[in-house]
Amino acid sequence: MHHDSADIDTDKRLAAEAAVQEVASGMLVGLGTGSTAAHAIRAIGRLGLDIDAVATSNASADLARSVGIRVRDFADVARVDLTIDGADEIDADFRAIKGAGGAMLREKVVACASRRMIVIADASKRVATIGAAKLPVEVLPFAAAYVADRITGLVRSATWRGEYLTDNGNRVLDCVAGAYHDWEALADAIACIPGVVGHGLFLKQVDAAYIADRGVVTRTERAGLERAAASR
Ligand SMILES: O=C(CO)[C@H](O)[C@H](O)COP(=O)(O)O
Repeated sequence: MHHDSADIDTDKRLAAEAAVQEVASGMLVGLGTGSTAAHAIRAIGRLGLDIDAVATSNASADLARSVGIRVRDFADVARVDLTIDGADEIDADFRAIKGAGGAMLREKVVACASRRMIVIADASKRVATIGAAKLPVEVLPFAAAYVADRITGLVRSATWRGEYLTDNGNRVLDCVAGAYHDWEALADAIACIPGVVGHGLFLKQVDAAYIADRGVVTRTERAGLERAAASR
């Protein structure tokens, strides 16, 4: 059956609306970045709860404030209760690739600071094994040529995202890893190149996923629990 972009956007919204049911008054909530996370931010705004939030991008901070959410400066925050964010790919072992929107470094920091991190997505993001999506690496501009040369030995391809700069003022190398056998080793090898400030491999941070497939949202937990959370 034909599944067009309007249906995909509906699925993004349904996954977001199911996940925000976990938000409760008094929480400090981490807000993700991208079109799916934007649905969650608008849905949290509609809940009208008494919460504080931190944002993973300037765009998400602006959107959150525009829907009435109190946004704190993450520089003053050490721990977050719950973060809800999108992903470019997620597999059955809760490994994810993030960063098509360029926010992967702040997303990683906020995810690591969070007691619980939920990925929300339409079913096109669910994959048997990660690696086909662009794996973005955030690079200190000073180290651009050096990092590109080192990364080339680790991945199939690495292409600069044009003149694009992240919210942190850094450049992005979009890499293709392909079917990799040891993601932990790749993540470590990328992270320890001097001049790399972040990358979009999220191997341990995701606790749960809400995935919407043609109107049906399924929640899966890293612990293995699964149930249908909502339906259209
Ligand atoms: O990691 C991200 C931004 O850095 C996004 O969460 C990811 O790219 C998914 O975006 P979308 O919900 O628009 O498909």
